[in-house]
Amino acid sequence: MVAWTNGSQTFVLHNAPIFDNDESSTIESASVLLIDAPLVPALPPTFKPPPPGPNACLFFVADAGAKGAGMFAAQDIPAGALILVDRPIAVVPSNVSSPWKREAFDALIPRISQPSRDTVLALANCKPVEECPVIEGIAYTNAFGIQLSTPPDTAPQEYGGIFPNVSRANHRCGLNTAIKWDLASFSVSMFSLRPVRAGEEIHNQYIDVLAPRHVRRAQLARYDFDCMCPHCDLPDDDAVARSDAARAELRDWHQLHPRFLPWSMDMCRSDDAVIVSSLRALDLIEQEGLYGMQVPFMEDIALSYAVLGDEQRFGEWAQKVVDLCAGQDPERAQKFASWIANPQKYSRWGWRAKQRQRTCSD
Ligand SMILES: C[S@@+](CC[C@H](N)C(=O)[O-])C[C@H]1O[C@@H](n2cnc3c(N)ncnc32)[C@H](O)[C@@H]1O
Repeated sequence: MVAWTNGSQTFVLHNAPIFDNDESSTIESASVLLIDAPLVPALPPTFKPPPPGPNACLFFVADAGAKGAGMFAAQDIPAGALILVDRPIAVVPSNVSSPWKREAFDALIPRISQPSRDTVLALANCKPVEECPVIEGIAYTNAFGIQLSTPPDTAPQEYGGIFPNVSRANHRCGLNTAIKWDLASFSVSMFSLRPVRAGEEIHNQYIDVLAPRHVRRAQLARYDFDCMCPHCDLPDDDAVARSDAARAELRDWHQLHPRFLPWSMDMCRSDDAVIVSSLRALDLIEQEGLYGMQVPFMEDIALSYAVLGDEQRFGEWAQKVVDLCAGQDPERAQKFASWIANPQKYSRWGWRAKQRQRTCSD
């Protein structure tokens, strides 16, 4: 077996069989993994079939102007919907710059079967060919972080997956989708975070979008573009300062604002303290397009109404949590749906309201 060493790591190529439907399916392809050798036996012997995708194809890939190709909504997509399920054609180590990398990438490409190989070679490459070999440039441009299980005593290493579809999504600093990686089925699922109109571009995030604009732009330089998304292309310095401050406030939210659990038991705080602060967070989220952050705040508002015993408002906010989480976080969605059906099942239903009544009648 060919292997390449990097300090204590020994990278090998491994073809991981993946099945399109169930494990008895005869339709088998392989994902080619360039990984540290101890990770190979730690992989599941076979991956579970991926979750079923949507009934109709909800996206198409088309010209996105200066951004190259991009991914677009094929029809109106409601918030919380599963847009696509995608499996990596190849997995490569991130941030490894050893001289053997070129040889390893050269060996990786022929192991990818057709037509996946053509798909990979057609992906964008932000690196000039004089600077690095094409396949390395393609991996550098398109691979994004996935987690593999690392056995104890194995050097920590980040890996990126090269995906046939998700790799076509361009970056935006306020995005309309979230991506969830599942090692057991070796797949990512992409969900809408808000309603997406037919023809609207579908985005991914390449970097930490809570960072200030100058930091985001510096981080995106590795992809060789200046981000001109509506959250970066702002009219003046005041607008930039406002946006940076909103993102910083959201990042440090729990150091700055009341949290649900302590508030729920602290009768010295006003009854609407968490509701008011969470509504402010949702305004900032809307302003910055950071919809991936909205569920915990909606949940806090719903639970605040629950401890206040306000069934109507609890139901309205809990329903938003259910709608957004149905695909991405079904357990959470089920929990809130069961409380909507029977609010008294929530163990602290009306607790604050009862405390207030008791204080008044004492
Ligand atoms: C993962 S690929 C995305 C798909 C790519 N546009 C294509 O044609 O296949 C990343 C590359 O897309 C381009 N890109 C992504 N987001 C962009 C943005 N917001 N503005 C300009 N270019 C962008 C950059 O060239 C970047 O290196």
